[in-house]
Amino acid sequence: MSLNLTEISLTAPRETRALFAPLSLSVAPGETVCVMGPSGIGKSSLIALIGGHLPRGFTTRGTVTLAGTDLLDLPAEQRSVGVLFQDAQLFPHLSVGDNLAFGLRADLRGRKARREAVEQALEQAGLRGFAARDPATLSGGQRMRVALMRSLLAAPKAMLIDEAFARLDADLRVEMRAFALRHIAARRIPALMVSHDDQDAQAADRMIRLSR
Ligand SMILES: Nc1ncnc2c1ncn2[C@@H]1O[C@H](COP(=O)(O)OP(=O)(O)OP(=O)(O)O)[C@@H](O)[C@H]1O
Repeated sequence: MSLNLTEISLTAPRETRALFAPLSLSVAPGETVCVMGPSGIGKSSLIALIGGHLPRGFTTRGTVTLAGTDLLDLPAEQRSVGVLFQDAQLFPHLSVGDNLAFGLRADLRGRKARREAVEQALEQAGLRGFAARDPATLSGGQRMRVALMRSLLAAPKAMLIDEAFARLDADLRVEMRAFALRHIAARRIPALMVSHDDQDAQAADRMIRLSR
């Protein structure tokens, strides 16, 4: 299940020139490719295009396929793409367990199976016993681990990470990046990770740089 970008070109609203030179890229199952490039080149816009949340007014060329399906024609919720942003956004009115349950893939039926999947995710996040906790009582790293596990519980076919680790302090950053890359590789899904950080690029399997 590869993620394939073919001749992708993006033009911002009211602009005439494309943000970056046409991009073709194939990301293999379990592979994480770090996407770098100067500020404003269009890294977040590329992630938004693939995730299905590109703002109105952008012009797009090229194709994106995931496991053979053409993504750009599908609404975001049908793309099976998980996204991790900088602000690990958990629903503040739901407990940690309910946040995770919200992510569960729709075809997992039965209360017991769903509860077990949530328990397993908590265990994998190193947060056993945290199900009833209010997200506001978690540390930043704990929140991010829950957010990543919530994305993964939906059984995404690809993962997109947009500067998710940028604001973390150095130790936590190393830990969170390793945690995310390990889970992506274990699930054999392709991932794109936008970053300005050379260490992120080194930790990834490969790096590409967007340019004009
Ligand atoms: N909603 C929007 N409406 C109009 N222009 C936008 C919008 N979002 C982004 N842009 C423009 O698109 C261009 C690319 O922005 P984008 O955020 O993708 O760059 P980036 O490479 O991720 O930058 P950075 O590294 O600073 O986060 C910028 O010129 C930006 O002003």
